[in-house]
This record gives sequence, C-alpha cells and structure tokens, in this order.
Amino acid sequence: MDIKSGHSSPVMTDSPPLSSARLTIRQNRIPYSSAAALSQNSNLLLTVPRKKTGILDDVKSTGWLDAMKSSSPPPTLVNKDNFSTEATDMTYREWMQLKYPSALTSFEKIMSFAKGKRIALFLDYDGTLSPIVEEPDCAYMSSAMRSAVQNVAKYFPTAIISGRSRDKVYEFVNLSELYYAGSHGMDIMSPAGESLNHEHSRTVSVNEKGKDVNLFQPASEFLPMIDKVLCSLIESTNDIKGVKVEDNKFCISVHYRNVEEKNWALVAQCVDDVIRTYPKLRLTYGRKVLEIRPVIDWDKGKAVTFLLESLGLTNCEDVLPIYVGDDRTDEDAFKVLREGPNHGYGILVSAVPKDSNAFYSLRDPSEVMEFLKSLVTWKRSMG
Ligand SMILES: O=P(O)(O)OC[C@H]1O[C@H](O[C@H]2O[C@H](CO)[C@@H](O)[C@H](O)[C@H]2O)[C@H](O)[C@@H](O)[C@@H]1O
Repeated sequence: MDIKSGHSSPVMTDSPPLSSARLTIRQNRIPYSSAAALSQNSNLLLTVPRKKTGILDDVKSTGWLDAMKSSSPPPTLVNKDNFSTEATDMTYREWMQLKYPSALTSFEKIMSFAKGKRIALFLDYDGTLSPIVEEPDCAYMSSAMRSAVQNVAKYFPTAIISGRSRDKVYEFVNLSELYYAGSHGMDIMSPAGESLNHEHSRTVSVNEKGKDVNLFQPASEFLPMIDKVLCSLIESTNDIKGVKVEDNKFCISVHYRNVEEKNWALVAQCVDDVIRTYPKLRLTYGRKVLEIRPVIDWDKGKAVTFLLESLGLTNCEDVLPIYVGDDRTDEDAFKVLREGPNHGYGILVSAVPKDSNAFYSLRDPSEVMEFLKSLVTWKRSMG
C-alpha cells in the first residue's frame, strides 16, 4: 500500500523564511518617513536610524508583518474559551475531511498499515504535548499527558523534537527513557545507556545519578556566536514591553506574543539590527516567535532521519515513523516522512485549517493524548 495515496500534494502558503527574503532585498532602504513613524508610534526610547535595510523592508515588501500576525491562530477563530462559530467549525470540518483527516477517526486505517511494522514515534512539545500559553516558561504538560507518553514509549521508540533547549524540554517532559532533540534538532540526546551510533556523538554524564547519555550536537561551533547574539538581543529589545528573549542553546527565540501589535515591526527591526552582521545565522518564525539559528543544513526533518539511522530503523520496509507536531518547523519533518525513503505519517496538530506536508490532523493536545492512548491499546491488543 502506498501511504501517499489519497492525498493531494500540499502547497505551503506561508511566506518564505525571513532569511531568504532578507537576502534578496538587503540593498533596499526604509524611507526616513517610515522609520520616523515607527519610532513615534512605539512610545519607546529606542533610536531608529534614518536608513535601514533588512527585515523591516521585508515586512513592507513581502508581507512579513502579515506573516508575524498570522503565525498563531487569531483569537477570532480560537479564543481562550475555545469558542468557535458554526461557520469556522464547518470550514474546519471540510478542511479535515477533504485534506487532513483526523488521525483519531482514521485510526483503524493507520493501524491497518502499521500491522507488522515497527512504529517509531516523534513528538513535538509546544502546542502538541502542552497547550500554547502566553508565558513560555509556564508551558507545562499535564501529568495525564506525561503518563500517555510514558506508556507509549514502553512499546515504541519515542523522541521529543523541540525548538526549545534540550535541558528545558527535558525538564518539562521529565521522562528519562525518551530520546530528546532540542534546538530544532541540533542537540540530540539518547536515553541513559543507549548510543546514538554516530562517529561524532559523544558520551557525557548528565543527571544527578551520573548516568551516561550520548549526545550529537552538529552546531556546537556556533555556541560562542549564539551567546553573543543572545546578549545583544536581550539588550536591544529591553525597552519593548512584553518581549521575551529565550535562550534555546543553539537557537534563540524572540517572543512577541505579549507585545502590543503596533510594536511588532519594531521587534523585527531590533532582531534584524542585531543579526545583520552575522551571515552565519538565519531567521525563521513560529507561533508569535522569531527564531534565530545557525545556517547549517539541519532541521527537525534531519533530526528524524538521524534518529531513525541511530535506531537502525532507516530504509526498512517494516518501519512506520509517525511524527506529531503543530508548528512551521515541524513541516521539515512531515516533508521527510512524506517524500524521503523513510515513509511515514505526519500528523498536524491544528485547530484551524492550514496547508501542511502532514497526512493527518489532530485538533489539539487533548486529541494528541487520545491518539497516544489508542496506540497503546492497539499494541496491547496485538498481544
Ligand atoms: O518545537 P516546539 O517544541 O513546538 O517549540 C517551538 C517554540 O515553542 C515555544 O514557544 C511557543 O510556545 C509558547 C508556550 O506555549 C508560547 O508562549 C509561544 O508564543 C510559542 O511560540 C518556545 O518558547 C520556543 O522557544 C520554541 O522555539
């Protein structure tokens, strides 16, 4: 059975990554009037020079401000009480039925394909295992979700793949039996006593019990640069109310979720001012967050391929990788499973219709938990 059947080729409608847009218009200049207007509107003491090149030009010429605005479901579609209108419900149902069927209602179909195969499970963290909240440091997962992940990991090799630092996501998930890939896959760790089976991996003692884990960190040479940029970003955004700069070790997140919308362009400007002198760094975006990372050819998709190789599960007919994620950065992994030699299923977690490289969908973390529990029940039923 061809797992691609029945799905049309997805078309990504999001804007291109900031970095590429940035490069193409680097010579453009912001007219003095725009820069002046920005500084007047901002009510901040930040100095905005007369002539600028960079992200702000992109915002104006390629709709980046729109991209920043649409990088998380707008409150009119999904508000805090999960209110949705009949019309948006119907649009969602149509999207789900026609393009990305629910992984819960399609569970039997998925499992009929999984029969006789070894499942490998990859789980994003924010928005997948934990709900999106305003304060990034408070994105806790529930203990019920932790149990569901713990149970599923008894039967299938399971990895958490996150944009966060590995330490932070480990602190949230707190299950030592899992593989972890932090910093968008640039910081991979095996469970204690396991090896990543790679010539460039190294063994270190990490936890208080002094257990050995194996690490693979393809961007380690960038650490000094990232640390410098982190300090500069903290300093330059210091006066913008609501900005949070998060140290994700090999990446940096600049959150604007709690910044007044009129100041979002200013956030972009500050980020651009800092990173413009670092050609070895690039900028992407996620859910109300700008993300700075090394230009190396590595992402969540590469991390999935790496882990499948480490586990000896690559290019095997009898392996079914499943990746569950909600964000733009998860698309790299969905794409790898859709197009690469390790065919598998991407499952997009979304409460609003959007285009994706995934095959299936789940509405929110509670449905993710149900899906994980169903996997366990199915496995136990197989004896
Ligand atoms: O790859 P992920 O595990 O999904 O991490 C992606 C980013 O997630 C976090 O930010 C997002 O979640 C926050 C908490 O719900 C929310 O406040 C923020 O607006 C979201 O962008 C995390 O803080 C970032 O560092 C990760 O890159």
